[in-house]
Amino acid sequence: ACSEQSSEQSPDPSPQNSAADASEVSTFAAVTTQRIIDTGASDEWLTYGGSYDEQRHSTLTAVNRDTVAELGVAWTYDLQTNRGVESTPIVVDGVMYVTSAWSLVYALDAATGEELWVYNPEVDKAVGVNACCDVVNRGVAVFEGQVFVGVIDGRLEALDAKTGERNWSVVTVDQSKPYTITGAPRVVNGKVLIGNGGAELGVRGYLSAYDVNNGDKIWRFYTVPNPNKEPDNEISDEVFAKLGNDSWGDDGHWVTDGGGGTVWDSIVYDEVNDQIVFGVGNGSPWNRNFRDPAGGDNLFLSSIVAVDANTGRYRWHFQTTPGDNWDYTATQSIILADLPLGDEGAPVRVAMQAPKNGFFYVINATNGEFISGESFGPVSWATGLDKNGRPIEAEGARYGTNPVTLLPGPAGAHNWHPMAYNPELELTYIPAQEIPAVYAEDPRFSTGSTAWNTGADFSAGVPPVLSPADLKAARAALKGRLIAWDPKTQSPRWSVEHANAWNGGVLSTAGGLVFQGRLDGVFVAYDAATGEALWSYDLHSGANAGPATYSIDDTQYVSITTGWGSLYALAAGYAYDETISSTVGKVVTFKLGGTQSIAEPDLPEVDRTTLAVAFGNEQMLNEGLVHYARNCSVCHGPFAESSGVLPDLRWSPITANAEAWNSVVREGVLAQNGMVSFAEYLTAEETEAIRAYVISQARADMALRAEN
Ligand SMILES: O=C(O)c1cc(C(=O)O)c2c(n1)C(=O)C(=O)c1cc(C(=O)O)[nH]c1-2
Ligand SMILES: [Ca+2]
Repeated sequence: ACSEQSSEQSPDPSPQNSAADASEVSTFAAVTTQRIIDTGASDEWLTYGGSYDEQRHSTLTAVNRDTVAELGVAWTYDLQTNRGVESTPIVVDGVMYVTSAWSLVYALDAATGEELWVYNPEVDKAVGVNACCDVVNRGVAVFEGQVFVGVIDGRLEALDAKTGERNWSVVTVDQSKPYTITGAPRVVNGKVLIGNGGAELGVRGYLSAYDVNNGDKIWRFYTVPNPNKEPDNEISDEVFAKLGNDSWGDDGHWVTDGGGGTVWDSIVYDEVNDQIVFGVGNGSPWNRNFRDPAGGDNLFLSSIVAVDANTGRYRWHFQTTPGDNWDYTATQSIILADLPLGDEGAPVRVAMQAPKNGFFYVINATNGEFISGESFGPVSWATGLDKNGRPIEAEGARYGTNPVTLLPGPAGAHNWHPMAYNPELELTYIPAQEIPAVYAEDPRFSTGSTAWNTGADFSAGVPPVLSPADLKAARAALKGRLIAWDPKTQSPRWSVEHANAWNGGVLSTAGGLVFQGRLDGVFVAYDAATGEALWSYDLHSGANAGPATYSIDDTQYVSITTGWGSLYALAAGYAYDETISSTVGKVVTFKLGGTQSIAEPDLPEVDRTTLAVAFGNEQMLNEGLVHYARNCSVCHGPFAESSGVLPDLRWSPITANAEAWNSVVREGVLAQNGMVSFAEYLTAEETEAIRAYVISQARADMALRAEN
């Protein structure tokens, strides 16, 4: 689906590349490793984190503390999807490359928003059921005339940057397993780096490097041992033989379910040490008792790992959560910086991360040594870190069948929303949050017993019918904060409290500003030194993505992609007071004096009534709750409360009709929407019990509203 563009309409090819030879792959969007290093985050935004260090700190100053009040909309562009959007715009030679849900790629004129081409990888939407946290995509990489995208079904594809035509496509995963790709590829010296996701369902994680020219695999680093502890004939073999295999027992569900350790977000190139530093995800299943009864540390789950950029050979690792039990991924943003921590303030090159587990880590990037760590928010699973940075686990945190409420929960004290670092102020900006969760061992766990395969019981502590007080308490516990964190002293300099959790990624600029979108869709610019809010604008949609900034013809632009979706909108529908209908994703770009506006989304009112009569005795409702929690809640929301990304089952006419319900749930008639058959996991009786539970939730909600 490429729009036709004559070469005259192509904006600003860089001066050394005339439009005449733009047909040559290597001269249009001629990004190289050296160009990314030299450019940093300045007039362009060449790589996911702005620069290879991924500081998301732009040197542009036209938009600054004094001028930011003049910021207005320059242009908006409608994406072709209405699910979550998490893409950081990449801007090269005046062209912006963004992605939307279902891994669509768009090339736009970065000054005007004019569409140059759109690429749709034509994903079979049934794969949507494998996506733990919505069919999102965080963006592309651009290198030597090509645009690289990781597709939700596990493909890695190279597109011609000028035309959007596909040059090559490789399948990077075993598509018979529930792998997905949501993360942005990075490119270093002719190699595209890409990982994958799927650790909630059961896969074995790895990071791979592919040749930009033809998609040939160059190296692969597994993050979890081979199930038989045999060589994979990959570069990770040597480190598993030395230290990885010993950290796992010989039995347990990791052997059949892959063990997890997915590399689904952060991949950073450290040009000083010529190494790739990447973040590794949670264990699969989550619950270590099931995953590995031997009870070891399970390398490299929840670790930051550094490998040689050329060969993928292991250099060092730092494990944030040994023996992960809670979905405490260490895939969150990794930022490289020089901090004055050496003798007499000599600079030390460090890697910084605020992973899900709630501690902020400063690690020596040269050798992986722990420098310091401190909690950046309330943490109840551990009482602190020892001198090596190993967490001191709180008693009872390794939950049994008795439910225990912990902070952070699986959504993390910080999730994928990119953090930023201002090297002048030496401050890190963390999109932090508090989303407590009840953990309990799942008494019915067995491999393949559920699409999600965590070994944790999501129905634990949930009442079969939710009372208004329960709901109020659940909502009140949700908090968000933007924290300006001093990594030298491991303490906050300032922080701003948000009304809800799951706020957006951060952009820092030399104009003394920090930009962040909030869950309620308001995009705010803060004074980087004090946290004072200086400007805000309602984007009328989800504002989760990392913003970018760039300059064309002396005009500075600030751009953010918006859309309704991602993990929180799916798995925490109860966090929203009102049901919001899904909105079409957008790119919204601002400049000083911009006079455009964002069209009010014309959202249809959701009719919150059900005609279905409640049925089922207490036992049936309980059964319904258990199966709902195991199979449905991660996409349709706990307590059957939807935020509107997917249909709210309580008000769906399908729910009111037993036959229609069964045909969707067990026969898969809506597989093309991502709602595949669950016949493998649910009997007809269990399916009907879930329906009884959903209708009872609908009736309870109607009764509550009738009272008020
Ligand atoms: O373990 C994994 O493989 C995996 C993958 C992903 C993903 O690829 O989006 C997420 C998570 N885990 C996860 O734990 C999580 O909280 C999460 C949030 C999001 C999102 O895009 O909103 N993705 C993911
Ligand atoms: Ca996960």
